[in-house]
Amino acid sequence: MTGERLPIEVSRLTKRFGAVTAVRDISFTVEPGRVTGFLGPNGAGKTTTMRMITGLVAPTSGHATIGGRPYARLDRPSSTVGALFDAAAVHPGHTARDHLAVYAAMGGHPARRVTELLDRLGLTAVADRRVGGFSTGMRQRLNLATALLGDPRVLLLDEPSNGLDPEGMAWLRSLLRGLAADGRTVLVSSHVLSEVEQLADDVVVIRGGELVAAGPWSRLAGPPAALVRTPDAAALAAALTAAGPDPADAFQVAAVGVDQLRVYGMSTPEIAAVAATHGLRIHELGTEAAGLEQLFLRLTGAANTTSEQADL
Ligand SMILES: Nc1ncnc2c1ncn2[C@@H]1O[C@H](COP(=O)(O)OP(=O)(O)OP(=O)(O)O)[C@@H](O)[C@H]1O
Repeated sequence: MTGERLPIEVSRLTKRFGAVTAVRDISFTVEPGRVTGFLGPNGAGKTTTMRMITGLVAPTSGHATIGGRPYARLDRPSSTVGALFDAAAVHPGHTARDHLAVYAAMGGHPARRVTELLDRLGLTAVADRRVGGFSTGMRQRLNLATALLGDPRVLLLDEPSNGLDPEGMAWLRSLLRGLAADGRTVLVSSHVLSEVEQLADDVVVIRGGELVAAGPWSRLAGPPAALVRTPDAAALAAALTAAGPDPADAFQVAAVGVDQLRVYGMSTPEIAAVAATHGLRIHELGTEAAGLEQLFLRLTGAANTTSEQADL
C-alpha cells in the first residue's frame, strides 16, 4: 500500500435533508501529492460533502470515489482514509494515550503507532493528562493523531485549524506539506480565507452548496487586479465596462470608495488607453498582489471581505 497515490473524485454529488439542499450537483477532483483547501462559509456544505466522501452520509444523487472506488468498497478503509470531523468522539476522562490506544485497537493498527504519533504531533509531554483539560489546539492535535493512526494515504480534515494559534498554524502547515510531499491526498476544509491561502496548493470553493471554483490556487488567483485612482471614477467605470474584453466573466470593475476603481481582467496600459480615448483623468494607476480574497470577490461579487482575516 505504501506510496499509493489515490485521487478523490467527486462527481455530481447532491444531498438534500428534507427541504434543505445542503450540496447541489458538485464535481471536483482532489489530487494526490498536494494540499487542497475546501473553502466556504459556515453552512456551505463542506462537512456534508466530506461525510459523503467517507460514506458517513448517503448522497441523494451523484457519487464520490477514492482511488477509483467508493469508500465502502475500499479493502482497508481505516488504513486508506484518515478523517477528522469533530472532537465529539473524544472521552474527556481518557488520557491522550488511552484515546489513541482505543482507536488503534479498533482500527487494528499496531500499538507502537500510539507512541510514534504522540511524538510526531507534539503530544508526548501531555500524553498522560486527561483530554477533558486540553486546550482546543491540543484537542486538534489529538484528533489529527487519531486520523493518522492507520498511516492513511488520504486525509480528510474538517476545520483542523480551528483553535490553533499562529505557531499552531505554522506547525499544521508543515505537517500537511510533509504528508502531501509523500504523495498523500490531503483535503482540508476551512471557512477562513487566509488559512486556506497559507495551507493549500489547490482550492475548491463552495457557497450555498454549489461549486464556485476549483483548481490550483496559483491559477485561480490569476493575474493581479489593477487599482486606478481617478476623480472621474463613474465615467471611467462606464468606459471600461463598454470596452471590457471577453470573456466577460474574467473582466470586472468595482468601485473602491469615491475615487478608486479595482479592475480585473484588463492590463494597466489598456486602462490608460481607455481613459485617454475618453479624456478622463487618472491620478494613480498600479497593480495589487493577487490573493484569495480578490479571487473570492471576483467569483462572487461579494463586497465586504476586506480584512486580512476575513471570513467568507
Ligand atoms: N443532518 C442534517 N439534517 C438537516 N440539515 C443538515 C444536516 N446536516 C447539515 N445540514 C444543513 O446542510 C447545510 C450544509 O451544512 P454543512 O455542515 O455541510 O456545512 P459546512 O460548510 O460544513 O458548515 P460549517 O463550517 O458550519 O460546518 C446547512 O444548511 C446545514 O444546516
